Amino acid sequence: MTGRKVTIGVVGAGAVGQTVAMLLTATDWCARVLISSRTGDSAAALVADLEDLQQVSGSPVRTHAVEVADMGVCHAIVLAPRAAFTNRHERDVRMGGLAANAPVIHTLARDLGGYDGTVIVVTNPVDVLTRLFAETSGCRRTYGVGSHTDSARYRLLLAEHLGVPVDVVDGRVIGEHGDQAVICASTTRVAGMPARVPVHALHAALTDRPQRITAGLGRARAGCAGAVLAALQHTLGLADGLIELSVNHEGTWLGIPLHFTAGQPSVCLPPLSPGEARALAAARAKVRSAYDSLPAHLTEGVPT
Ligand SMILES: NC(=O)c1ccc[n+]([C@@H]2O[C@H](COP(=O)([O-])OP(=O)(O)OC[C@H]3O[C@@H](n4cnc5c(N)ncnc54)[C@H](O)[C@@H]3O)[C@@H](O)[C@H]2O)c1
Repeated sequence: MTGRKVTIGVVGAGAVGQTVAMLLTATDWCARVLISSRTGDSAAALVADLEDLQQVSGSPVRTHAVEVADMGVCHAIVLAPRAAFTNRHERDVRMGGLAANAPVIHTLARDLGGYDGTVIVVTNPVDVLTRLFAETSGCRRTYGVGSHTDSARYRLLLAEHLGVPVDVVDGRVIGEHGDQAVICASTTRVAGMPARVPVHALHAALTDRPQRITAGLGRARAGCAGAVLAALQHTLGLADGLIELSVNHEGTWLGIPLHFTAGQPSVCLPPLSPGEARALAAARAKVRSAYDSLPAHLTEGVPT
């Protein structure tokens, strides 16, 4: 796919949806952004705001407020709705959205059943809800975003800890986008050499960082929106390379490194130490158990 030919749908006109739509306006590959939100008013308001940006910046991208049912023309759809609820979780914060957000994602999956483009799920808990969307809708090209941001944060934090430039750090975070994230320390390289990684401290910093952003800004948005753009480029065949996305891996959806070539993914799981393998198994068990805890009407009768 070359040139400015791509139409992207964005569901949810909140912090993440707004930032994704703004970033799309600045690309040289997106032609149209179709926006849907719980209230048509917020979608229309975002369209007006983006039209101002497009006019000021000379961007040829065009935006329209639509119903989800009209998104079948999109090459990809980004799902970033958040139900109205108060998250009272102090630990495992993303899992605190499960009960409220699962019905929203389930309804969208029913509405988008038969859609044959790419779907990027953002709504938390993203690994559980990516599976819910994929299995309810039957959309084969469904991916969740989360571990790619964790991996970027990990490289930043490790570079800071070691006092080296971030671009000499190669390492990733897989598993749950949440408290059971798995740092692949045994395969992390700094300037091509194995590194001494303070795993527990970095794990704590990975948990703390989004909470600090949310405490200061109300919502974390920019890192996630950047990861969504990267996911769109890789899954639409606009960029080749490695990216960590939530996909079905051994029956449960978790953040796994995928290498994309012309939009086709292949799993690139690094060799894991025994401790990392146990941590990934624990993440799998936790995410599966969260999925199994969903009310039957959300999960029954769908392919497994
Ligand atoms: N996976 C990640 O890396 C990551 C990172 C940041 C945020 N998130 C998650 O993304 C989601 C959105 O975050 P946010 O900060 O943009 O939330 P937000 O509250 O700012 O915005 C949510 C938007 O969703 C809309 N909405 C609610 N129900 C809807 C429905 N049924 N259909 C369409 N739109 C609907 C609301 O009107 C609102 O505009 C949250 O679940 C958040 O936890 C995930």
